[in-house]
Amino acid sequence: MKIAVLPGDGIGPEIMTQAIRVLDVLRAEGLDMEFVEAPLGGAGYDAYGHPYPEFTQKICREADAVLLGAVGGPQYDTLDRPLRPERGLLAIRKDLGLFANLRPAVLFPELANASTLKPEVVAGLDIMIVRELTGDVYFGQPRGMRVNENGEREGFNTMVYTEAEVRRIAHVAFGIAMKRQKKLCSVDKANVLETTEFWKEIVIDVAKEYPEVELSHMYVDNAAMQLIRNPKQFDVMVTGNIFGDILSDEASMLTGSIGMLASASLNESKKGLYEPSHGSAPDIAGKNLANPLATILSAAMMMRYTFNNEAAAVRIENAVKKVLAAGYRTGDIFEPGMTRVSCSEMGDQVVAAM
Ligand SMILES: NC(=O)C1=CN([C@@H]2O[C@H](COP(=O)(O)OP(=O)(O)OC[C@H]3O[C@@H](n4cnc5c(N)ncnc54)[C@H](O)[C@@H]3O)[C@@H](O)[C@H]2O)C=CC1
Ligand SMILES: CC(C)CC(=O)C(=O)O
Ligand SMILES: [Mg+2]
Repeated sequence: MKIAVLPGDGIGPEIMTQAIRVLDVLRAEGLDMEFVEAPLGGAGYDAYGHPYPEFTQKICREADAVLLGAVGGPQYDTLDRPLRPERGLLAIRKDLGLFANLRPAVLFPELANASTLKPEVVAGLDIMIVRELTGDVYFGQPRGMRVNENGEREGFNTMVYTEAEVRRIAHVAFGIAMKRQKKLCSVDKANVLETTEFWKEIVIDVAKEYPEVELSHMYVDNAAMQLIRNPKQFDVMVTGNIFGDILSDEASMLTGSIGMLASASLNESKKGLYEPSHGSAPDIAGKNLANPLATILSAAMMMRYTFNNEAAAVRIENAVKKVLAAGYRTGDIFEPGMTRVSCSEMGDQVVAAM
Protein backbone atom coordinates (compact mmCIF):
# COMPACT_ATOMS: atom_id res chain seq x y z
CA MET A 1 0.00 0.00 0.00
CA LYS A 2 1.59 3.19 -1.17
CA ILE A 3 0.34 6.10 0.91
CA ALA A 4 1.04 9.73 0.13
CA VAL A 5 1.37 11.63 3.40
CA LEU A 6 0.58 15.35 3.25
CA PRO A 7 0.93 16.94 6.70
CA GLY A 8 0.04 20.42 5.41
CA ASP A 9 -0.05 23.48 7.66
CA GLY A 10 -0.89 24.60 11.19
CA ILE A 11 -1.75 21.60 13.36
CA GLY A 12 -1.45 19.36 10.27
CA PRO A 13 2.08 18.07 11.03
CA GLU A 14 1.21 17.47 14.72
CA ILE A 15 -1.90 15.38 14.06
CA MET A 16 -0.30 13.58 11.14
CA THR A 17 2.65 12.45 13.28
CA GLN A 18 0.20 10.71 15.62
CA ALA A 19 -1.76 9.06 12.80
CA ILE A 20 1.45 7.69 11.28
CA ARG A 21 2.53 6.31 14.66
CA VAL A 22 -0.76 4.41 14.81
CA LEU A 23 -0.34 3.05 11.27
CA ASP A 24 3.24 2.13 12.15
CA VAL A 25 1.90 -0.32 14.73
CA LEU A 26 0.15 -2.18 11.89
CA ARG A 27 3.25 -1.91 9.70
CA ALA A 28 5.48 -3.36 12.42
CA GLU A 29 3.11 -6.32 12.54
CA GLY A 30 3.61 -6.97 8.84
CA LEU A 31 1.07 -4.83 7.00
CA ASP A 32 2.85 -3.73 3.83
CA MET A 33 2.73 0.07 3.83
CA GLU A 34 5.01 2.63 2.25
CA PHE A 35 4.68 6.30 3.23
CA VAL A 36 5.84 9.05 0.88
CA GLU A 37 5.66 12.58 2.27
CA ALA A 38 4.90 15.67 0.18
CA PRO A 39 3.90 19.29 0.84
CA LEU A 40 0.39 20.65 0.18
CA GLY A 41 -1.17 24.03 0.86
CA GLY A 42 1.02 26.65 2.49
CA ALA A 43 3.78 24.05 2.85
CA GLY A 44 3.60 23.49 -0.93
CA TYR A 45 3.81 27.21 -1.57
CA ASP A 46 6.79 27.56 0.80
CA ALA A 47 8.69 24.67 -0.78
CA TYR A 48 7.77 24.99 -4.47
CA GLY A 49 5.82 28.25 -4.90
CA HIS A 50 2.50 26.46 -5.47
CA PRO A 51 -0.13 25.04 -3.07
CA TYR A 52 -0.37 21.80 -5.11
CA PRO A 53 3.13 21.51 -6.58
CA GLU A 54 3.96 19.12 -9.42
CA PHE A 55 6.16 17.16 -6.99
CA THR A 56 3.10 16.51 -4.82
CA GLN A 57 0.84 15.83 -7.80
CA LYS A 58 3.14 13.05 -9.01
CA ILE A 59 3.36 11.40 -5.61
CA CYS A 60 -0.41 11.57 -5.06
CA ARG A 61 -1.27 10.27 -8.53
CA GLU A 62 1.05 7.30 -8.03
CA ALA A 63 -0.14 6.52 -4.50
CA ASP A 64 -2.98 4.13 -3.63
CA ALA A 65 -4.29 6.55 -1.02
CA VAL A 66 -3.55 9.99 0.37
CA LEU A 67 -3.54 10.94 4.04
CA LEU A 68 -3.84 14.67 4.67
CA GLY A 69 -3.56 16.82 7.79
CA ALA A 70 -4.99 20.26 7.00
CA VAL A 71 -4.04 23.36 5.05
CA GLY A 72 -4.20 27.10 5.54
CA GLY A 73 -3.06 29.84 7.83
CA PRO A 74 -3.31 33.60 8.19
CA GLN A 75 0.22 34.12 6.84
CA TYR A 76 -1.06 32.98 3.40
CA ASP A 77 -4.25 35.07 3.30
CA THR A 78 -2.59 37.94 1.42
CA LEU A 79 -1.26 35.76 -1.42
CA ASP A 80 -2.92 35.95 -4.84
CA ARG A 81 -6.00 33.75 -4.66
CA PRO A 82 -4.71 30.93 -6.93
CA LEU A 83 -1.69 30.52 -4.64
CA ARG A 84 -3.58 30.23 -1.37
CA PRO A 85 -3.39 26.93 0.54
CA GLU A 86 -7.13 26.24 0.23
CA ARG A 87 -6.81 26.34 -3.57
CA GLY A 88 -4.26 23.53 -3.26
CA LEU A 89 -6.89 21.47 -1.46
CA LEU A 90 -9.50 22.16 -4.13
CA ALA A 91 -6.89 21.32 -6.79
CA ILE A 92 -5.97 17.92 -5.35
CA ARG A 93 -9.65 17.01 -4.94
CA LYS A 94 -10.32 17.90 -8.59
CA ASP A 95 -7.10 16.32 -9.86
CA LEU A 96 -7.83 12.96 -8.24
CA GLY A 97 -11.56 13.15 -9.03
CA LEU A 98 -12.51 12.88 -5.35
CA PHE A 99 -16.19 13.68 -5.75
CA ALA A 100 -17.62 11.72 -2.81
CA ASN A 101 -16.84 13.07 0.64
CA LEU A 102 -18.05 10.80 3.44
CA ARG A 103 -18.20 12.46 6.84
CA PRO A 104 -19.48 10.14 9.57
CA ALA A 105 -20.85 11.97 12.60
CA VAL A 106 -20.71 9.14 15.10
CA LEU A 107 -20.92 9.65 18.84
CA PHE A 108 -18.59 7.52 20.93
CA PRO A 109 -20.79 6.76 23.97
CA GLU A 110 -17.86 7.80 26.17
CA LEU A 111 -18.25 11.36 24.82
CA ALA A 112 -21.99 11.72 25.47
CA ASN A 113 -21.33 14.50 27.98
CA ALA A 114 -18.92 16.30 25.65
CA SER A 115 -21.64 16.71 23.01
CA THR A 116 -23.23 20.13 22.76
CA LEU A 117 -26.62 18.44 23.05
CA LYS A 118 -28.13 16.56 25.97
CA PRO A 119 -26.88 12.95 26.25
CA GLU A 120 -30.36 11.53 25.65
CA VAL A 121 -30.69 13.51 22.39
CA VAL A 122 -27.41 12.18 20.98
CA ALA A 123 -27.14 8.68 22.50
CA GLY A 124 -26.40 6.24 19.67
CA LEU A 125 -25.94 9.04 17.12
CA ASP A 126 -24.62 7.69 13.80
CA ILE A 127 -25.15 9.91 10.75
CA MET A 128 -23.33 9.59 7.45
CA ILE A 129 -23.06 12.90 5.62
CA VAL A 130 -22.38 12.38 1.92
CA ARG A 131 -21.08 15.64 0.51
CA GLU A 132 -20.40 16.22 -3.18
CA LEU A 133 -16.83 17.50 -3.31
CA THR A 134 -15.76 18.59 -6.80
CA GLY A 135 -18.62 20.81 -7.95
CA ASP A 136 -20.93 23.56 -6.70
CA VAL A 137 -19.98 27.11 -5.89
CA TYR A 138 -16.44 26.08 -4.84
CA PHE A 139 -15.56 25.23 -8.45
CA GLY A 140 -18.17 26.94 -10.65
CA GLN A 141 -17.02 29.40 -13.31
CA PRO A 142 -17.08 32.34 -13.66
CA ARG A 143 -15.80 33.43 -10.30
CA GLY A 144 -13.91 36.46 -9.15
CA MET A 145 -14.19 40.14 -8.37
CA ARG A 146 -15.06 42.88 -10.85
CA VAL A 147 -16.51 46.34 -11.34
CA ASN A 148 -20.12 46.13 -12.54
CA GLU A 149 -21.95 48.38 -15.02
CA ASN A 150 -22.82 50.81 -12.19
CA GLY A 151 -19.16 51.20 -11.37
CA GLU A 152 -19.48 49.24 -8.12
CA ARG A 153 -17.00 46.57 -7.10
CA GLU A 154 -18.58 43.12 -6.62
CA GLY A 155 -17.58 39.57 -5.86
CA PHE A 156 -19.24 36.66 -7.64
CA ASN A 157 -19.26 32.86 -7.71
CA THR A 158 -21.29 30.40 -9.72
CA MET A 159 -23.30 27.60 -8.18
CA VAL A 160 -23.50 24.91 -10.83
CA TYR A 161 -24.04 21.13 -10.97
CA THR A 162 -24.19 18.99 -14.09
CA GLU A 163 -26.67 16.14 -14.27
CA ALA A 164 -23.82 13.60 -14.32
CA GLU A 165 -22.30 15.07 -11.16
CA VAL A 166 -25.59 14.87 -9.28
CA ARG A 167 -26.33 11.35 -10.54
CA ARG A 168 -22.98 9.92 -9.43
CA ILE A 169 -23.11 11.36 -5.92
CA ALA A 170 -26.75 10.30 -5.60
CA HIS A 171 -25.76 6.73 -6.52
CA VAL A 172 -23.03 6.78 -3.86
CA ALA A 173 -25.51 8.03 -1.24
CA PHE A 174 -28.23 5.53 -2.16
CA GLY A 175 -25.61 2.75 -2.15
CA ILE A 176 -24.56 3.71 1.37
CA ALA A 177 -28.19 4.03 2.48
CA MET A 178 -28.87 0.49 1.20
CA LYS A 179 -26.18 -0.84 3.56
CA ARG A 180 -27.57 1.14 6.52
CA GLN A 181 -31.12 2.00 7.52
CA LYS A 182 -32.32 2.54 3.92
CA LYS A 183 -33.17 6.14 4.78
CA LEU A 184 -31.76 9.05 2.78
CA CYS A 185 -32.36 12.77 3.25
CA SER A 186 -31.32 15.01 0.36
CA VAL A 187 -30.58 18.55 1.53
CA ASP A 188 -31.15 21.46 -0.85
CA LYS A 189 -32.40 25.02 -1.12
CA ALA A 190 -34.74 24.23 -4.00
CA ASN A 191 -37.17 26.95 -2.92
CA VAL A 192 -34.77 29.65 -4.13
CA LEU A 193 -31.77 28.14 -5.94
CA GLU A 194 -32.25 26.62 -9.41
CA THR A 195 -29.03 24.61 -9.02
CA THR A 196 -30.44 22.75 -6.07
CA GLU A 197 -33.97 22.50 -7.56
CA PHE A 198 -32.22 20.65 -10.38
CA TRP A 199 -30.28 18.60 -7.80
CA LYS A 200 -33.56 17.54 -6.19
CA GLU A 201 -35.12 16.56 -9.52
CA ILE A 202 -32.15 14.32 -10.38
CA VAL A 203 -32.05 12.73 -6.92
CA ILE A 204 -35.76 11.86 -7.28
CA ASP A 205 -35.02 10.27 -10.64
CA VAL A 206 -32.08 8.22 -9.28
CA ALA A 207 -34.33 7.08 -6.41
CA LYS A 208 -36.34 5.00 -8.91
CA GLU A 209 -33.39 2.58 -8.98
CA TYR A 210 -33.49 2.22 -5.18
CA PRO A 211 -37.16 1.56 -4.37
CA GLU A 212 -36.27 0.18 -0.95
CA VAL A 213 -34.73 3.46 0.20
CA GLU A 214 -37.03 5.95 1.87
CA LEU A 215 -36.05 9.30 0.34
CA SER A 216 -36.86 12.62 1.98
CA HIS A 217 -35.93 16.19 1.12
CA MET A 218 -35.14 19.07 3.41
CA TYR A 219 -34.15 22.70 2.90
CA VAL A 220 -30.67 23.37 4.22
CA ASP A 221 -31.75 25.99 6.77
CA ASN A 222 -34.24 23.56 8.29
CA ALA A 223 -31.63 20.76 8.15
CA ALA A 224 -29.20 22.92 10.15
CA MET A 225 -31.91 23.41 12.76
CA GLN A 226 -33.07 19.77 12.78
CA LEU A 227 -29.50 18.57 13.35
CA ILE A 228 -29.56 20.43 16.65
CA ARG A 229 -33.21 19.69 17.51
CA ASN A 230 -33.36 15.98 16.79
CA PRO A 231 -30.26 14.67 15.00
CA LYS A 232 -31.23 11.01 15.25
CA GLN A 233 -34.00 11.51 12.69
CA PHE A 234 -31.16 11.34 10.09
CA ASP A 235 -29.31 8.28 8.90
CA VAL A 236 -27.69 9.23 5.57
CA MET A 237 -27.74 12.84 4.32
CA VAL A 238 -26.65 13.79 0.81
CA THR A 239 -25.93 17.34 -0.23
CA GLY A 240 -23.76 19.62 -2.32
CA ASN A 241 -20.30 20.90 -1.62
CA ILE A 242 -20.98 24.07 0.37
CA PHE A 243 -24.01 22.83 2.32
CA GLY A 244 -22.12 19.63 3.20
CA ASP A 245 -19.10 21.63 4.33
CA ILE A 246 -21.21 23.68 6.72
CA LEU A 247 -23.55 20.95 7.97
CA SER A 248 -20.66 18.57 8.71
CA ASP A 249 -18.87 21.13 10.90
CA GLU A 250 -22.17 21.63 12.70
CA ALA A 251 -22.72 17.87 13.10
CA SER A 252 -19.21 17.48 14.50
CA MET A 253 -20.25 19.22 17.70
CA LEU A 254 -22.92 16.58 18.28
CA THR A 255 -20.04 14.11 18.59
CA GLY A 256 -18.16 16.31 21.04
CA SER A 257 -15.73 18.22 18.84
CA ILE A 258 -14.62 19.00 15.31
CA GLY A 259 -11.48 17.15 16.43
CA MET A 260 -13.46 13.89 16.28
CA LEU A 261 -14.84 14.14 12.73
CA ALA A 262 -12.98 11.95 10.22
CA SER A 263 -13.57 11.93 6.49
CA ALA A 264 -12.96 9.99 3.31
CA SER A 265 -12.95 11.59 -0.14
CA LEU A 266 -13.36 8.95 -2.83
CA ASN A 267 -13.22 8.83 -6.62
CA GLU A 268 -14.76 6.32 -9.04
CA SER A 269 -12.00 3.77 -8.37
CA LYS A 270 -12.13 4.19 -4.58
CA LYS A 271 -8.71 5.80 -4.52
CA GLY A 272 -9.19 7.95 -1.51
CA LEU A 273 -7.92 11.00 0.25
CA TYR A 274 -8.42 10.79 4.00
CA GLU A 275 -8.40 13.85 6.21
CA PRO A 276 -10.00 15.22 9.34
CA SER A 277 -12.96 17.50 8.59
CA HIS A 278 -11.42 20.42 10.42
CA GLY A 279 -8.91 22.97 9.26
CA SER A 280 -5.37 23.87 10.30
CA ALA A 281 -6.49 25.49 13.60
CA PRO A 282 -3.88 28.31 13.62
CA ASP A 283 -5.03 29.34 17.11
CA ILE A 284 -3.61 26.15 18.65
CA ALA A 285 -0.93 25.24 16.08
CA GLY A 286 2.53 24.38 17.41
CA LYS A 287 1.25 23.99 20.98
CA ASN A 288 0.73 20.21 21.04
CA LEU A 289 -2.92 20.80 21.97
CA ALA A 290 -4.79 19.51 18.93
CA ASN A 291 -7.00 16.45 19.05
CA PRO A 292 -5.43 13.90 16.67
CA LEU A 293 -8.37 11.47 16.81
CA ALA A 294 -10.15 12.74 13.66
CA THR A 295 -6.95 12.11 11.71
CA ILE A 296 -6.39 8.72 13.34
CA LEU A 297 -10.02 7.79 12.56
CA SER A 298 -9.48 9.00 8.98
CA ALA A 299 -6.59 6.52 8.75
CA ALA A 300 -9.07 3.85 9.87
CA MET A 301 -11.41 4.93 7.05
CA MET A 302 -8.47 4.55 4.65
CA MET A 303 -8.05 0.95 5.77
CA ARG A 304 -11.78 0.36 5.24
CA TYR A 305 -12.51 2.13 1.97
CA THR A 306 -9.32 1.98 -0.09
CA PHE A 307 -7.58 -1.12 1.28
CA ASN A 308 -10.71 -3.17 2.12
CA ASN A 309 -9.05 -4.06 5.43
CA GLU A 310 -12.01 -3.96 7.78
CA ALA A 311 -10.05 -5.69 10.55
CA ALA A 312 -7.39 -2.95 10.58
CA ALA A 313 -10.06 -0.23 10.53
CA VAL A 314 -11.93 -1.76 13.46
CA ARG A 315 -8.66 -2.28 15.31
CA ILE A 316 -7.88 1.46 15.13
CA GLU A 317 -11.46 2.44 16.02
CA ASN A 318 -11.48 0.09 19.00
CA ALA A 319 -8.16 1.51 20.20
CA VAL A 320 -9.69 5.02 20.13
CA LYS A 321 -12.73 3.74 21.99
CA LYS A 322 -10.51 2.14 24.63
CA VAL A 323 -8.54 5.34 25.16
CA LEU A 324 -11.74 7.36 25.56
CA ALA A 325 -13.15 4.75 27.93
CA ALA A 326 -9.97 5.07 29.99
CA GLY A 327 -10.73 8.78 30.37
CA TYR A 328 -8.03 10.40 28.22
CA ARG A 329 -9.14 13.70 26.67
CA THR A 330 -7.52 16.50 24.70
CA GLY A 331 -8.71 19.99 25.65
CA ASP A 332 -11.51 20.15 23.07
CA ILE A 333 -13.32 17.13 24.58
CA PHE A 334 -12.18 17.57 28.17
CA GLU A 335 -14.65 17.36 31.03
CA PRO A 336 -14.01 17.35 34.79
CA GLY A 337 -12.87 14.02 36.17
CA MET A 338 -11.07 13.04 32.96
CA THR A 339 -7.33 12.98 32.29
CA ARG A 340 -6.26 15.92 30.14
CA VAL A 341 -3.65 14.96 27.55
CA SER A 342 -1.71 16.70 24.80
CA CYS A 343 -1.84 15.78 21.12
CA SER A 344 1.24 13.55 21.38
CA GLU A 345 0.07 11.97 24.64
CA MET A 346 -3.22 11.09 22.97
CA GLY A 347 -1.14 9.44 20.25
CA ASP A 348 0.84 7.55 22.94
CA GLN A 349 -2.41 6.23 24.39
CA VAL A 350 -3.85 5.09 21.06
CA VAL A 351 -0.57 3.36 20.17
CA ALA A 352 -0.57 1.62 23.57
CA ALA A 353 -4.20 0.58 23.10
CA MET A 354 -3.37 -0.87 19.68
N1 LIG B 1 -9.45 20.58 5.07
C1 LIG B 1 -8.73 21.65 5.35
O1 LIG B 1 -7.52 21.63 5.23
C2 LIG B 1 -9.41 22.87 5.85
C3 LIG B 1 -8.69 24.02 5.99
N2 LIG B 1 -9.25 25.13 6.55
C4 LIG B 1 -8.37 26.28 6.75
O2 LIG B 1 -7.88 26.22 8.10
C5 LIG B 1 -7.63 27.54 8.57
C6 LIG B 1 -8.38 27.79 9.89
O3 LIG B 1 -9.78 27.73 9.63
P1 LIG B 1 -10.89 27.83 10.75
O4 LIG B 1 -12.07 28.40 10.11
O5 LIG B 1 -10.33 28.46 11.97
O6 LIG B 1 -11.29 26.30 11.04
P2 LIG B 1 -10.54 25.18 11.90
O7 LIG B 1 -11.30 23.93 11.71
O8 LIG B 1 -9.10 25.14 11.57
O9 LIG B 1 -10.68 25.67 13.43
C7 LIG B 1 -11.93 26.00 14.00
C8 LIG B 1 -11.84 25.88 15.53
O10 LIG B 1 -11.77 24.48 15.85
C9 LIG B 1 -10.61 24.19 16.58
N3 LIG B 1 -10.07 22.90 16.09
C10 LIG B 1 -9.97 22.49 14.82
N4 LIG B 1 -9.39 21.29 14.76
C11 LIG B 1 -9.12 20.92 16.02
C12 LIG B 1 -8.52 19.78 16.61
N5 LIG B 1 -8.07 18.75 15.88
N6 LIG B 1 -8.39 19.73 17.95
C13 LIG B 1 -8.84 20.75 18.71
N7 LIG B 1 -9.43 21.86 18.22
C14 LIG B 1 -9.55 21.95 16.88
C15 LIG B 1 -9.63 25.33 16.28
O11 LIG B 1 -8.70 25.48 17.33
C16 LIG B 1 -10.59 26.51 16.12
O12 LIG B 1 -10.89 27.06 17.35
C17 LIG B 1 -8.07 28.48 7.44
O13 LIG B 1 -6.94 28.82 6.71
C18 LIG B 1 -9.02 27.63 6.63
O14 LIG B 1 -9.13 28.04 5.29
C19 LIG B 1 -10.53 25.11 7.04
C20 LIG B 1 -11.29 23.99 6.92
C21 LIG B 1 -10.81 22.79 6.26
C1 LIG C 1 -10.85 24.89 3.08
C2 LIG C 1 -12.00 24.44 2.23
C3 LIG C 1 -11.57 24.41 0.79
C4 LIG C 1 -12.51 23.09 2.57
C5 LIG C 1 -13.27 22.83 3.81
O1 LIG C 1 -13.60 23.64 4.63
C6 LIG C 1 -13.62 21.45 4.01
O2 LIG C 1 -13.44 20.63 3.11
O3 LIG C 1 -14.15 21.11 5.09
MG1 LIG D 1 -14.94 22.74 6.16
